[in-house]
Amino acid sequence: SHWLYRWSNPKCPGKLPPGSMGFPIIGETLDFFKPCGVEGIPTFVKKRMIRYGPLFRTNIFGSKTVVSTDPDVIHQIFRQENTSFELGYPDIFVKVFGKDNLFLKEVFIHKYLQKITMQILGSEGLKQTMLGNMDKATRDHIRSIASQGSFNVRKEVENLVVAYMTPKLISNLKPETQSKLIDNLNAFNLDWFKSFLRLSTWKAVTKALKSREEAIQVMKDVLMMRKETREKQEDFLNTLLEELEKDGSFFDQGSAINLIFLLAFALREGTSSCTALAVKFISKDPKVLAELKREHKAIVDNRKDKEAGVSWEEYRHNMTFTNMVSNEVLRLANTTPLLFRKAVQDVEIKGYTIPAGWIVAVAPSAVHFDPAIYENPFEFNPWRWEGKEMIWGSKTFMAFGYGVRLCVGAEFSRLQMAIFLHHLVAYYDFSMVQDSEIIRSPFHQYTKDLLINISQSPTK
Ligand code: HEM
Repeated sequence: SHWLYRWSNPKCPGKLPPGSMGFPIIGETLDFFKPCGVEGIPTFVKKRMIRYGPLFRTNIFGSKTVVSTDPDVIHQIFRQENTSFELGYPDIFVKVFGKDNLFLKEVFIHKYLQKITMQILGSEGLKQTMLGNMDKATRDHIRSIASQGSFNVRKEVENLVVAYMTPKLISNLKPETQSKLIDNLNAFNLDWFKSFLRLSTWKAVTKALKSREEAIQVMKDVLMMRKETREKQEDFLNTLLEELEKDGSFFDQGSAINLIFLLAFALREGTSSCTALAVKFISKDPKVLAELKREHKAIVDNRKDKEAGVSWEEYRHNMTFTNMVSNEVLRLANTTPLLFRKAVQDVEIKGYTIPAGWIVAVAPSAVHFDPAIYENPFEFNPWRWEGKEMIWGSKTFMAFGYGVRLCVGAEFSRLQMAIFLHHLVAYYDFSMVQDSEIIRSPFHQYTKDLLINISQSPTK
C-alpha cells in the first residue's frame, strides 16, 4: 500500500500540478490511446483540462509527465529549451524509430541537424534543386491518375513524394534495389497505433519494424559500397558521407542512415496527411475552392510560357490565399498531438513544481483552439490569416513546433501542398467520391480511403 501511495503521490520538492497517475505501471497510457475526433483538443487532454486545469500531471508511456495546455507556460517551456528543459521523447519512439535516431537524442545537436538538412530542405535548396522536380513529378502524377477515375489522395501524394524524393536521398540505385527500398519505406507506417489493444497490432508492429530493418539494410549496403569505391553522387547520402569523414562529426554510420530513414518517413507522412486534409476541407467549402481556383488560374494566365512549371516567385508572391489555406489546415490538423520535453532541473511554474527528470508534454492544439487567440476556432476559415505574417513557429501557431527545434521540413511540406493544390485546382475540377472520417489515436488515421474524382477543367 505504501508503494501504491507513492505511485499516486510521487515525491516532489514543491507542489505537483493536480492530476492522476492512473493505474500502477501502465498509468493512463490506455486512455491516451483511445481514438477521438481529429478536430479539437485530443479528448485525453481535454477531459483533464476540464477536471484539473491547464497544467496537470499524469503517467503515460511509463513516464511521470506534466501536460501543459496553457499558452504562457508552453511559451516558457520552449524559451527555456536547453536550459531547464531538453528533448525527452518517451522510449516507445526510440524503439520504433531506432536508437540511432539523432532527432530523439537529448544532446544539443539540432542546430547541426538543421544545417545538414537545410541543404536539401531549406529555401535555397528547395528553390535551386527541388522545386522543378517536385512540380514536374506532381503534374505528371496527377495527369497519370486523372484517367483512373477516382483516386485516394493521401496514397497518391505518398507515392508521388516517395518516388521523387528517394533518389534525392540515395541516387543511382539499381532499379530492383530502388523499388525494394521504396516498398520498405512505404511499408513502414504508424497505422498500428489505431488498434493498440488488438492482437493484430503486434503483427502490424512487427511488419513495420521489419520493413524499417530492411530499408536500413539496403541503405547500409549502399553506404558501405560508396565508402569502399569512393563513388560520389549528387545526393543526401553523399553529404552525410562527407560529414562522417570530418573530425568531431556528430554522426556515426548508424545515425547517418537513421537520419535518411527518418527524413524519408517524415517527407511521406508529413506531406500526404496534410494535403489530403486540405483537399477534404476545400471540397466542402465552395467559397474557398472558388478563391483558390481564381488565384491559381491567374498564375497560369499570367505566365508567358504556358508550359512552364510553378516558379519560386509564383509560390512566394502569388499564392497568398493558398498559404492562408495551408496555415488554416495545419492549425486544425495538429498532426503532432504532443511535443515532449524533459525537465533537467526542478522548475517552478504557476505555483507548481515540475520535478527534474519528469517529462513535460505540450499540446499545440490547446493553443490552436483557444478562442482568445482564434475567433470561432473550430471553423475552417483561411481568411482569418489575411494580412497576418505567417511565421511558422510562434506563441500562437506551433504546427511545426516552436523555439529552437522548429521542423526542418516545414517549407518543403508547404511547398508540396501548394504545388499539389496548384495542379489540382488550376487544371482540373474535382469532387469527393468517398469521404473519410479522420480519427486521432494519437496520430491521424483515415477510417476509409479519401477518394476524389477529377476531370480536366473546361475553362483551361
Ligand atoms: C505538415 C507536415 C509536418 C508537420 C506538421 C511537422 C511537425 C513538426 C513538429 C511539430 C516538430 C517539432 C517537434 C518537437 O519540437 O519536438 C517537427 C520537427 C521536425 N520535423 Fe517536422 N513536420 C512536418 C513535416 C516534416 C517533413 C516533411 C520533414 C522531413 C523532411 C520533417 C522533419 C522534421 C525534423 C528532422 C524535425 C526535428 C528538428 C529538430 O529537432 O531540430 N518534418 N516537425
